Amino acid sequence: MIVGVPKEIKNNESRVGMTPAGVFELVKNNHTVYVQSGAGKGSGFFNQDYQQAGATILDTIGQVYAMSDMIVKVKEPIAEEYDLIQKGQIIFTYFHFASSEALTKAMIASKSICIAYETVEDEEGTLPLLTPMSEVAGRMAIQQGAKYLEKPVKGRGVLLGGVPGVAPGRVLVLGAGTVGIQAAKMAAGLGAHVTILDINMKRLRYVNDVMPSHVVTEFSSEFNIRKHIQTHDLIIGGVLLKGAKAPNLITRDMLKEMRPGTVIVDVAVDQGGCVETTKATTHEDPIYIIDDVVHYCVANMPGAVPYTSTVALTNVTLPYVLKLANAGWRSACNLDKSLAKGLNIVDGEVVYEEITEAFNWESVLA
Ligand SMILES: NC(=O)C1=CN([C@@H]2O[C@H](COP(=O)(O)OP(=O)(O)OC[C@H]3O[C@@H](n4cnc5c(N)ncnc54)[C@H](O)[C@@H]3O)[C@@H](O)[C@H]2O)C=CC1
Ligand SMILES: CC(=O)C(=O)O
Ligand SMILES: [Mg+2]
Repeated sequence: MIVGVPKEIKNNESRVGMTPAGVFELVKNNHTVYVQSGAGKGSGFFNQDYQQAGATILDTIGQVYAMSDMIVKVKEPIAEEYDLIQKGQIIFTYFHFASSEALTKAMIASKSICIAYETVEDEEGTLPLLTPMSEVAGRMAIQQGAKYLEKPVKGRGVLLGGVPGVAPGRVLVLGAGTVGIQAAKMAAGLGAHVTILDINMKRLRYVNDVMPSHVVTEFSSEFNIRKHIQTHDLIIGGVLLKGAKAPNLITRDMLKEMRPGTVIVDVAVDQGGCVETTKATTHEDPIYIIDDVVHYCVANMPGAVPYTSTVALTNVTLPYVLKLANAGWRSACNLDKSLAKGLNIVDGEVVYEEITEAFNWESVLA
């Protein structure tokens, strides 16, 4: 198979879909790999590294799309890429369709095979291709939150760890999944008081077992959320309903109940966000303020730490890339049920129900 790796063109996205180590494995399996010139530079991988691993470097993104059977990337295609995608071409990347009707319609029109990293699901129900980036984003959420709590950027002026004689800051984490647990761990490490909410008691039991006593678990309910937003300095949105639009756990009216300078880091923005006032931002312009509440809603947080993120991502995607290249998408998905869960749009048809539900479209699924 011919596999193409374009350069990411989303704002400040410096990750790349494949490392030279990935190229080496594909070439060893008799595949051809085209890498766009400079695609890996932001992650510390240069054209020469890819060439030594066996790739051919192409000058333009147009050439990579035109010459490849499968495109392996990181973020969803953005508008400039829509027309480059070909009928029958496999696009293996994060899509987060439920948060963008425009992207969904464009991929339907392209008649390509869209396999979404974020819905590949193993037998235990976990999401192996989302997990490493959620680990990165969960940890980063506290770094970013701590920064935006500073007064010069309109935060409350609270130091998360406190100092002797002054109580530490308070962090409210919505969702005790991968993002939530990593965020809680980082915040606890800084000495902050942490409250973490989930509707899944198994997750709360686990957190309760492994976290120190200044991380407190509570069941997620509107009542508890309304209570806690009044007394917490930093709120992390880390909920997920697989493939679906995130639930709005914090509604617009609730912002008035928060203290001025409270910071919300809505990591769940890529699935539409769990805060009614969330709208996606970029690393270039990451925050906005509504009712004195600072909103940080960057949809590609791991893109800011590409040295860590590219390797973490490609560690988990490569086995699936190899399966797709070796067997073709139909056989690979027949043989591997986890990979089959990644199929979102196939030849113009949405095959993942939560996407049609997100837009109130009539389901095309049997
Ligand atoms: N902005 C960014 O750059 C990034 C965003 N993400 C996003 O972060 C979100 C979370 O991802 P993961 O932690 O991997 O998901 P996960 O599936 O590991 O955890 C989600 C948790 O939310 C809980 N949940 C569901 N409904 C809830 C409710 N009403 N109240 C409280 N908890 C609830 C679930 O029980 C689960 O424990 C996803 O939307 C993911 O795409 C992940 C990486 C990067
Ligand atoms: C998961 C995701 O959207 C990201 O890593 O950017
Ligand atoms: Mg994202």
